[in-house]
Amino acid sequence: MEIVIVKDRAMVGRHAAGLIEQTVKSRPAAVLGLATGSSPLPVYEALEGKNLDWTDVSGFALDEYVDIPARHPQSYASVIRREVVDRLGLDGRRVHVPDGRASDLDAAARQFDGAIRETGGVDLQLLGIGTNGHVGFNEPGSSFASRTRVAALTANTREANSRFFDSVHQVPTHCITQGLGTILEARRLVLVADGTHKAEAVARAVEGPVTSMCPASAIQLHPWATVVIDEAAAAKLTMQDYYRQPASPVRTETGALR
Ligand SMILES: N[C@@H]1[C@@H](O)[C@H](O)[C@@H](COP(=O)(O)O)O[C@@H]1O
Repeated sequence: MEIVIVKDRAMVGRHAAGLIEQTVKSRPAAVLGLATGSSPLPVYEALEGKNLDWTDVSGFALDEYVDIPARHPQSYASVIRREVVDRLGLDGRRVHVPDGRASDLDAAARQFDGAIRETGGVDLQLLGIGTNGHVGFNEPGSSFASRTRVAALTANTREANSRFFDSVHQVPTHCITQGLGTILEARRLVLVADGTHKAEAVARAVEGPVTSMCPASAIQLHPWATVVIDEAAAAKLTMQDYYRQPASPVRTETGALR
């Protein structure tokens, strides 16, 4: 796993946007895994400034609330349309969000999982992290083999997300989320986090034991995961000096490696 520690939230956005840029430039028909929440917003903002060709790019959102009207400003369908499709100019027909209003939610979840596979899989999955270590809406206890499914939200998550609603009572109780097994199939994972309130969750995800009680620790099992965090979110990592040294050896002018 590569850990990239940068100064602030804006730089988290710029660095992660650079990784997405590489992916889209090397594969014009790239499949991106899209995340919601506040952490990925600087990433989308930084991508807006780049002159990328989005024509053939597709996207799959991580999750959606159950029973929230698609037009509700805080439905993830609305957020993805506003922050990704409209902002960057992706083809909306290529961008998919689980259908939290489906009459058969289980079938909608299975279909979503199948649709990801049919595209050949996600090239780069952007991830945020909840303060309790959730990714997507995979709450503590989620199986690392889980697929896209209907799940309940914890009180902690509903409380954390109540800032987007008028009150905690308006936060939906259930969701459809890509499973941890689904997420781990993406070819590359990029997890972004900023702020001291994320420091504990980041430390558990990166340095803690691999355990379903911290779903984000599943990224330790992935062969190509990059964690991009600001100084504040890195504050509880014990190996900061190690992460700050170049990952590859550097050749000096005399040709020696150091
Ligand atoms: N389902 C989303 C997650 O995908 C996101 O990572 C998390 C953290 O959000 P934020 O980045 O706003 O802290 O919030 C929500 O629960």
